[in-house]
Amino acid sequence: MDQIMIRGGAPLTGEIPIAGAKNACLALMPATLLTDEPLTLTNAPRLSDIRTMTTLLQSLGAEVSALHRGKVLALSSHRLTSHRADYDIVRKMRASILVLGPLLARHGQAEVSLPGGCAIGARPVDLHLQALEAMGARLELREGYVHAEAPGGLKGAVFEFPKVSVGATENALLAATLAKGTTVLKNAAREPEIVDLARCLRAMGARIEGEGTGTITIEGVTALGGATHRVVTDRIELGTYMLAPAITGGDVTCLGGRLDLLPAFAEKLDAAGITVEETDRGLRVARKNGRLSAVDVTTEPFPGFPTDLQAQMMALLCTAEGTSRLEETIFENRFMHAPELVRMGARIDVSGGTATVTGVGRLKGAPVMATDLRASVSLILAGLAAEGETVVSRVYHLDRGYEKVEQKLGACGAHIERMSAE
Ligand SMILES: CC(=O)N[C@H]1[C@@H](OP(=O)(O)OP(=O)(O)OC[C@H]2O[C@@H](n3ccc(=O)[nH]c3=O)[C@H](O)[C@@H]2O)O[C@H](CO)[C@@H](O)[C@@H]1O
Ligand SMILES: C=C(OP(=O)(O)O)C(=O)O
Repeated sequence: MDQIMIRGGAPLTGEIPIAGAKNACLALMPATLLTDEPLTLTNAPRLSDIRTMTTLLQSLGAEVSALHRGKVLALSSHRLTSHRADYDIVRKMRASILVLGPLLARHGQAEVSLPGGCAIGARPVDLHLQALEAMGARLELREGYVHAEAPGGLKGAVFEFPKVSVGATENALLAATLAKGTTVLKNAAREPEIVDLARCLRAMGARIEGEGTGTITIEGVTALGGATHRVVTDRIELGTYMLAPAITGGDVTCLGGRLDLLPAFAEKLDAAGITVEETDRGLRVARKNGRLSAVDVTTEPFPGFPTDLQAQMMALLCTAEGTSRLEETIFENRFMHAPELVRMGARIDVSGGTATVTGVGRLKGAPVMATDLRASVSLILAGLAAEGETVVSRVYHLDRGYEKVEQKLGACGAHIERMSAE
């Protein structure tokens, strides 16, 4: 297994290009299942999760080609051969459940393995299933699979999510485009990835209003066509790289970054002593002066502080002056990075969903282990600021969501190297 070695201490200066969003692309790719015509996604990120979704769609008979070194995905589902998403693929990536809605909507049947839990908590899919049931799907759980049918097609419905869910909103939105009649999704997720999906579906001929608000209205159509769509900027990759100059004391412009993608995060950076300037090229980030200040953070659905940036923010606050409280409200077990940061000299107490971080002057390099995607990149950020050498193992987690980390950080002066296992 590959490891990443970092020699910390260098302030990062330069420019980092931000890729298309993994989490948008993973919801856009299953949209191919809704049409016979070609769907082309540009600005796709080159990540192992995208390859997993490619494999899943191909297992259903879809054609998926990665062009321009993977930055463009050409998808076509004119000849599907299966409606079964196998456990062997679904267990690798929870977003696989997003094929359920489109398969049901267009083909009237689907068998999709239940994803199961993961390192950050239980993560059920009950809300995905409830929304599809409200649209008339008949569902049965057997042998670890959701067996779903809608022989006469799905029907528009009014459904209020009891809890905000990004994935369940996406599944319901995809399905509702081809349902008969009008669907109203209340308490829908408002994340930029939902807005991006709605825009792409609209370009394919779907009739959707209200994306980006808590109520999305979808007027079902009988067929969707092809489209070419550019994947929105990855706000989590953006936030992660904004923390690189913040934690090392440098000055970096994140190319393609926009403040509206990260409103709450940018506010917290400001309170911590970091300036974020929006330019026509992206977001320029630097420290205001001297040491960082402690801030309290609570994760929330968009437009609140994203849970996917909580681990990285914790790495930053490890060296801030004073005591910060980080409250995780989205996932039940998302502090696995804390004991690893403690190995680097951080002072962190975790109690239930709250982590209390008392800033120390400087972190110290250590061998640490990545436990999940965002935890792994938080350890890289900590390593950039730490004195001495940090070796992060299990970086396959990192490769799910960050392309070319070593090159992007290395180009700004980081001493970072991948050590490939032979
Ligand atoms: C591929 C992708 O886009 N992943 C993102 C997506 O995950 P994902 O779509 O899985 O996250 P959700 O928004 O669905 O989860 C929010 C909360 O709702 C719960 N829940 C969700 C569905 C359900 O049927 N029942 C239920 O109880 C979850 O366990 C969690 O506590 O949004 C999360 C929250 O912003 C991000 O951290 C993930 O990076
Ligand atoms: C948690 C994440 O992804 P997933 O929902 O695929 O586990 C993430 O992108 O941080």
